[in-house]
Amino acid sequence: MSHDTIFALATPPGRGAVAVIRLSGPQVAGTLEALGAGGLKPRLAGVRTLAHAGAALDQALVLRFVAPHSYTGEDVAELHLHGGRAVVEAVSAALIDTGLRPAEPGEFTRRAFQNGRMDLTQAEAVADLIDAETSAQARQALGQLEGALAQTYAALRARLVRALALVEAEIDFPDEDVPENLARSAGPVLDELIQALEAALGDAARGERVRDGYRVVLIGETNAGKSSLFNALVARDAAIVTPIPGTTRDVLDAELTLGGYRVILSDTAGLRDSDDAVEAEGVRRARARAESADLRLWVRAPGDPDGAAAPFVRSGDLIVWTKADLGAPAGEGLSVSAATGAGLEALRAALTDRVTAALSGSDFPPVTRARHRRRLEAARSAALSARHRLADAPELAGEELRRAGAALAAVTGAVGVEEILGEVFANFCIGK
Ligand SMILES: Nc1nc2c(c(=O)[nH]1)N(C=O)[C@@H](CNc1ccc(C(=O)N[C@@H](CCC(=O)O)C(=O)O)cc1)CN2
Ligand SMILES: Nc1nc2c(ncn2[C@@H]2O[C@H](COP(=O)(O)OP(=O)(O)OP(=O)(O)O)[C@@H](O)[C@H]2O)c(=O)[nH]1
Ligand SMILES: [Mg+2]
Repeated sequence: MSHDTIFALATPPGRGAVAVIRLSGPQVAGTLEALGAGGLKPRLAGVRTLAHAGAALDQALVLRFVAPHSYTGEDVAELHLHGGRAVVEAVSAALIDTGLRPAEPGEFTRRAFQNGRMDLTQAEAVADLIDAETSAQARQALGQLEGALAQTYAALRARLVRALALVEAEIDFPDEDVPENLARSAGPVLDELIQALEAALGDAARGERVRDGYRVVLIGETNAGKSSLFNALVARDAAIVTPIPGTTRDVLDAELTLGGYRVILSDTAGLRDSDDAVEAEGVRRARARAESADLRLWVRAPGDPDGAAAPFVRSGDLIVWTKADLGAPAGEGLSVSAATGAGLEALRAALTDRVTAALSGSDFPPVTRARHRRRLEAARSAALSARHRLADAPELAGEELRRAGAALAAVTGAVGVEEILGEVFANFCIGK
């Protein structure tokens, strides 16, 4: 671990009322002293005129934290400056002159992790909380920061350790009828573990959807009114609308917040066979999106044939009859008019119900990123192999269980850290 002392602007760049520069590392106390902000009691803010090379830089509010009682676990200081570009520039230059270096993205949190202040799921939660734009994203990230995900994986690992202990006991102290004993004692514990892993994977989508967005796609015949409805729902003129069938080609995404959840709404090409290569590619993309979305809105105008979209519609999807101003719906479903706005609020409410039903839950989700899901899948497949080998090859079963344990431990960063660190901290912002 490096002994560099790092600094970064913790507040957004640009002009602001106050700008905070954060410092972390062994040189913090000396640096404060050198800038004229020495002698501060830990965790007690003081106002100091910062100066360097004979020039006053700012009248700042300064805070200092002493290792290990800080965010990073190292000596930390915060310089709360007047938020002008020149002030921040001058103080940054003085810090570099004093021997500090600018922090890499995520480096403060990386140090917090490496100093045992938090596990990897909590470090991820810090990034998620900063990126949160909806209340559900923020709530989930805060739960994760407070250890909800770490607890889930600790419980799974405890189960696994119990199963492994039984398997190893049988290997170390074999009776005359080893296979039967094993199947009797370790089998049920292992079955429970597999069940817990299956349950976690069965509920894996929810947390990822809260974080990344619930994906809703508009599908239907050409000219059904998908793009008009898309524009009406996102309340801006995002998609091209014309009376010409086959107007939309690319998939167009826009974000909405419904019931506090992030929703990604996609407009797509009307589904029809076409000799035009561009349109055919658009239709291929529309179908692919229809397959992978969490919810499909089948957009239909009165008089539309019902052939092309029907194969993609699943139970729970919504049928939306458009152009209500022109004629009555020909079947079951909601009825809207993009032209008059009729029915849009009811559609919005129906969508909100679907999203809320799909994403809300009383338990904290067992997965909030693909990284967690992949490790859970690896743990499940290793645990299943262990189960199959339990009777005839207990040593191999033990090995598979250790593999499963490593997969779970990688989620919190208890093992296999080096290869994961880059992935976890790659998307952090500077100053965190
Ligand atoms: N000004 C400021 N606000 C901030 C942060 C910060 O670094 N600076 N944070 C940064 O993300 C978050 C708060 N997180 C923090 C977590 C732990 C400690 C800390 O000093 N922990 C010590 C003391 C605990 C205590 O006072 O009880 C410790 O755990 O030993 C500081 C901030 C959000 N707000
Ligand atoms: N009267 C009326 N016309 C509508 C309504 N919605 C769409 N239209 C018209 O129907 C035509 C097709 O609308 P679009 O929204 O482009 O239809 P689309 O489903 O996106 O069509 P493609 O992109 O070709 O698949 C346009 O002329 C729209 O103005 C509506 O609610 N009422
Ligand atoms: Mg369109």
